[in-house]
Amino acid sequence: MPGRHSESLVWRRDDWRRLPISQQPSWPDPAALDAVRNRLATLPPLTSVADVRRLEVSLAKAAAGRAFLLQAGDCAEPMDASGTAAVRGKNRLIGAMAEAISEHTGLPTVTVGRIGGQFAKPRSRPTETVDGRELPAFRGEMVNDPRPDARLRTPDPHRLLGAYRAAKAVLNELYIIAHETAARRLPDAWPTPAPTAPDDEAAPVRSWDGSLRSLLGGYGETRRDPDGGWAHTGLWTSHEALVLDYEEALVRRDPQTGEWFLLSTHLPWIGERTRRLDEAHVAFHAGIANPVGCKIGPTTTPEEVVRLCEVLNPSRKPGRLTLISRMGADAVRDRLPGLVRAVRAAGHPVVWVCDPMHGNTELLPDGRKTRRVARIAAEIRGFFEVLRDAGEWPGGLHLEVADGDSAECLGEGGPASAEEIGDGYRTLCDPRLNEKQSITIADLVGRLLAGEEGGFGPAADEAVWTRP
Ligand SMILES: O=C[C@H](O)[C@H](O)COP(=O)(O)O
Ligand SMILES: C=C(OP(=O)(O)O)C(=O)O
Ligand SMILES: [Mn+2]
Repeated sequence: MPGRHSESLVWRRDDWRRLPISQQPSWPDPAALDAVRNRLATLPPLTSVADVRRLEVSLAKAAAGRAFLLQAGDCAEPMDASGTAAVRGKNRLIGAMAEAISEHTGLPTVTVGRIGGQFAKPRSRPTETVDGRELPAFRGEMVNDPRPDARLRTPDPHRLLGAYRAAKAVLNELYIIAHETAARRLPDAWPTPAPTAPDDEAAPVRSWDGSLRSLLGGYGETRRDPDGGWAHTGLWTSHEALVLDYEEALVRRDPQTGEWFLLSTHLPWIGERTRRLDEAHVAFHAGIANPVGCKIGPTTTPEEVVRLCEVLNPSRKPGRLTLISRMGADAVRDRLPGLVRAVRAAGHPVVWVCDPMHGNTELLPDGRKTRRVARIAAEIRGFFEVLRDAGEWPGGLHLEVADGDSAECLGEGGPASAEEIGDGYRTLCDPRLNEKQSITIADLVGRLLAGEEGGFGPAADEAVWTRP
């Protein structure tokens, strides 16, 4: 397989087209798809090489135990104006969680949203049944419409351009928030920028110019305030790089070095359903120079995880590879230790991240999905124990969260049972922790990292987590 440092083979951004691929939409009109791909390839990149490299430096700190990664946001991000309107709330919630974690650890928390492109979903089944009718499954707003209507569920390639525009609006919003954050710190020196006009598709995303960069310093990490507390600075973006027709069009070359960067996002990741070594997604991510994530679920073998490390990070660069364990609360203590030992024995530097959401999904009687905070906490505890026993730093946490009082996950600040969910169930795909639940989990993680009471101690605090 072509890797980015292979001597005999040169990686090309369309190499993936010759390989088996999973979870792609069946686009009904190939000519329309080609026109959209060609258009996307002419549009300005959404992120910059300099920023992608800055995030990799932060992730290298997380790999080395000098920082902690918090990656969080929607399961499926909406592409309409509600997505842009939600950016502030997400920034505030993830920022509050990051500050809480840093207060415990005394270390910077690297802050990454599932944001600005999290528009495509892999699914367990190609169809779903709604009111007795079988429909194509919702695959994210980049692909089709969530409303239960067969026509709207047909994949539409024009949605790829909608995804680009929506991502740009989100990035512009993050830029304005960063300006405002700087203005609050330096009120005399820092004017707030005028709002952007995001509907001009061909306009570049607002640039993070040199002066903003130097004033913000460690953007995307919590920073120590003069009073000794920790302050959030802003979010980097990440998404599952799933629909490769979209992603390929946003691969751009760094003129300085000749490296290829995926400039649809800062941190792309490979999902659990598309991480096979001989398939398209791994080959695609092997060739881009961004830091990349890869989900690993309970069927992953030690041999597979070491091969993933070799293919995705052949030069063993710290910060390049983040492994996101999503085993489930019952499997994590059994499945993860062998993988951690194998990666350690092979000498690969990775950021070990816990996703306690995707292995703990349950179906409610009405067919909707939920997750119990108690199970989420149990997987986090298992993950920390495994990493501690292996002598490795638990480098991060990957969550699905929503600010406010949504009612999608059960217990600890949310509905105690399915009957109490009411109209607070709003997610487009998987159930997210609400604001209270998110802060509770951030606090738990901070205590575990700090080895405080309720942390690593034996049988420390099962009582804190009462099952609903
Ligand atoms: O978010 C992840 C996946 O898209 C999701 O968990 C799959 O869910 P499904 O089993 O309902 O298809
Ligand atoms: C699809 C997702 O997860 P996984 O690939 O781990 O199932 C997700 O993160 O929404
Ligand atoms: Mn999900």
